[in-house]
Amino acid sequence: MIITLQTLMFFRETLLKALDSILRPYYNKFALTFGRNGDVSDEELDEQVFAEFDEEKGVVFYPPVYLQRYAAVSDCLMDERWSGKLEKVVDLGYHDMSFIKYLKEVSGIQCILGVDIESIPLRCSSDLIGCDDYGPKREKPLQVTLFQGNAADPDYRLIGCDAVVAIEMIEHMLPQDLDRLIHTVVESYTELYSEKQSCVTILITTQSNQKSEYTIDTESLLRSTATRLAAFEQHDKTSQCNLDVEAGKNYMMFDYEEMCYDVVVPRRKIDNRVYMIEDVNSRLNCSTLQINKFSKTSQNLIAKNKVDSLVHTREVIDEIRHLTKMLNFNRSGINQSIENGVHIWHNINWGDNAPYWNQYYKLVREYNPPHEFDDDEGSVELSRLEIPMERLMRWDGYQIVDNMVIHSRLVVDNASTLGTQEDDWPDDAVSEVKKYY
Ligand SMILES: C[S@@+](CC[C@H](N)C(=O)[O-])C[C@H]1O[C@@H](n2cnc3c(N)ncnc32)[C@H](O)[C@@H]1O
Ligand SMILES: [Mg+2]
Repeated sequence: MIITLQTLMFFRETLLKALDSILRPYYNKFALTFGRNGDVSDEELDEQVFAEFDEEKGVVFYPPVYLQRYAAVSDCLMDERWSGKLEKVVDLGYHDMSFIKYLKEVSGIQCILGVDIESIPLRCSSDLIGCDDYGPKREKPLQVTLFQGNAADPDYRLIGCDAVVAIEMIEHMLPQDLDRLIHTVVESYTELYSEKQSCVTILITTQSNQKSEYTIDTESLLRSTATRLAAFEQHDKTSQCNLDVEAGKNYMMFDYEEMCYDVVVPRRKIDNRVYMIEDVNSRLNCSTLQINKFSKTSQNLIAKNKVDSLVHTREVIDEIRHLTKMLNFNRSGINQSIENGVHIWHNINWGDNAPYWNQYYKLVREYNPPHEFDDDEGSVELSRLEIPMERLMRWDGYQIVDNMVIHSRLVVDNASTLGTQEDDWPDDAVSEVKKYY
């Protein structure tokens, strides 16, 4: 039984790796295809990005929609103008770390900070972290820190990051949280007004759910475009920023890079392609699954008929639009501002007039994936994975004797002391023997 469990545990890691290796080429191909030049022809794209109708499954997307979304976001982060310069990156609503897995591969990143309000995904992600031990080593050290908290609360540990990513999170937030989120991200985390803003990127994706019936209307989907808060002029902090709000766009990309238009414009079709698919997908599922997509708070409100899911999404998007406008027109003293008598920085722990930033998030996990200078026993080439048998056996409570893999219940029960006792097993501790080859 224990052998089966442990074998399963081991193979679960292997399985995750295998899955990753299946998906990664997709992802890499996608990221490369959507390269920086934007010169990919429509035909080429059509070959690689398409949807099929399956009698049983309905519309099936290739590559999977979430990978397309990740690729679009990663590609922005890998833009050559700030490639290698983004060192501290935040992933808001990181869920099960599925995007962080890819984020780790973006060159130059030294610090990844994840924030999620839910605790269940945090537990899953803690499991995922272990996979790194057997992966290729990084050239440079990386620190991954996972927090639990409401991304709307401004925690000082996230101040001064170079990029903020929030994939499919904002539609799960209530408008009042979203209000604070935008302030937190723009005013605090990305230090918009600091010298560093030249490479600050904020990437927010969401879906629009504007229509409830299923029709593929490419034209109108292409017309539906993102709300994008455009560039601040980097050195002239008093000048009016360019605000480019395009009504109806479901993909929001906030990009503070000076003269960022050309980042976004050539990508528009690609972005729309990505989000068009998401849009169709979500419309398909709208009636049945929509409610499940919202956070618990929203779900409760929806259950009590206080919030309609579609109206809620629209409100969220309107709110973002309004806030981005406000941020630009009222850039001074915004932190202390009181709108309609409500204190913006009201916080459950601090009450009204809460400090602008503080330690709001609970630290869940800190983690450093192995890198080249680690004094570690395993060695890895990109195309090959090497785990010393001796190490593997020690970790899993197995031992090799004369080409036999031996497992002992006693050793498993004392797993924490294996490192020192493995050579001193009494003979009768060897309760089970397995020959694998
Ligand atoms: C649909 S998942 C997105 C997962 C991930 N970003 C991705 O695209 O793969 C939304 C996540 O946002 C989180 N979330 C919702 N509201 C949040 C908030 N106010 N602060 C932080 N995380 C939040 C949820 O717990 C959930 O894990
Ligand atoms: Mg969603």
